[in-house]
Amino acid sequence: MDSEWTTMSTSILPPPTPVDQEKIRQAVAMILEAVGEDPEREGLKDTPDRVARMYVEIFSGLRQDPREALATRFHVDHDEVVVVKNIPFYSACEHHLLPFYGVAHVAYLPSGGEVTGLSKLARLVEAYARRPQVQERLTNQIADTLEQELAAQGVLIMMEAEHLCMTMRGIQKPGSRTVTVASRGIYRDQADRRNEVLQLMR
Ligand SMILES: Nc1nc2c(ncn2[C@@H]2O[C@H](COP(=O)(O)OP(=O)(O)OP(=O)(O)O)[C@@H](O)[C@H]2O)c(=O)[nH]1
Ligand SMILES: [Zn+2]
Repeated sequence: MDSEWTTMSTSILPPPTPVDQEKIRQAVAMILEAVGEDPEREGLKDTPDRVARMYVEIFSGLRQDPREALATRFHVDHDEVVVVKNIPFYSACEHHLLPFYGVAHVAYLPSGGEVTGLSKLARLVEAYARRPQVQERLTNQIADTLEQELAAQGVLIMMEAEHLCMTMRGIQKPGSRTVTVASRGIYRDQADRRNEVLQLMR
């Protein structure tokens, strides 16, 4: 594990092995049995395989290096903030493996006019969201990678999400939204600059 690219004990680098779909199939059949279902019945017999393929998809970020999302860079005469708002994302809470989903607002202040493609900011969000996550870490990982890869003068990330583990089970508070913010550089150090960007995000 490369510690420079580790935030809160999780590596951003891809694991060396592919997803073990056979293991997932066996585990899902066992869960179905354990809750008193018949994994062989017509409606369920293909479910372990479907779930295995689904996990490959929703955890595909584990097999990506998020830095690659920002490989496209070019120069434009622009020395003000760039904000992409309302990027939808879907992630999975690492405590319950239930979805949390919402929108990300991504802002950065380019350094020396070096920018990346707008779609690449959404790709960066995807690469970190499609993993078992907590919202705080997700927000911080996006901020750190953007700051480091683009040598941005400032980065501000805001994420708003609904956590199904809080709405469909447990405390059951539908409509509750969790908002997390991560700021770097100038947006961490200068409150007035941060507030300008927060205004743009609202
Ligand atoms: N900080 C943070 N907490 C989260 C996130 N997703 C889920 N959680 C919380 O993780 C906690 C896990 O608490 P535990 O007491 O270990 O698990 P639990 O008994 O299922 O908890 P309840 O959800 O309260 O029933 C819960 O409070 C969840 O709301 C997240 O992204 N960030
Ligand atoms: Zn949860």
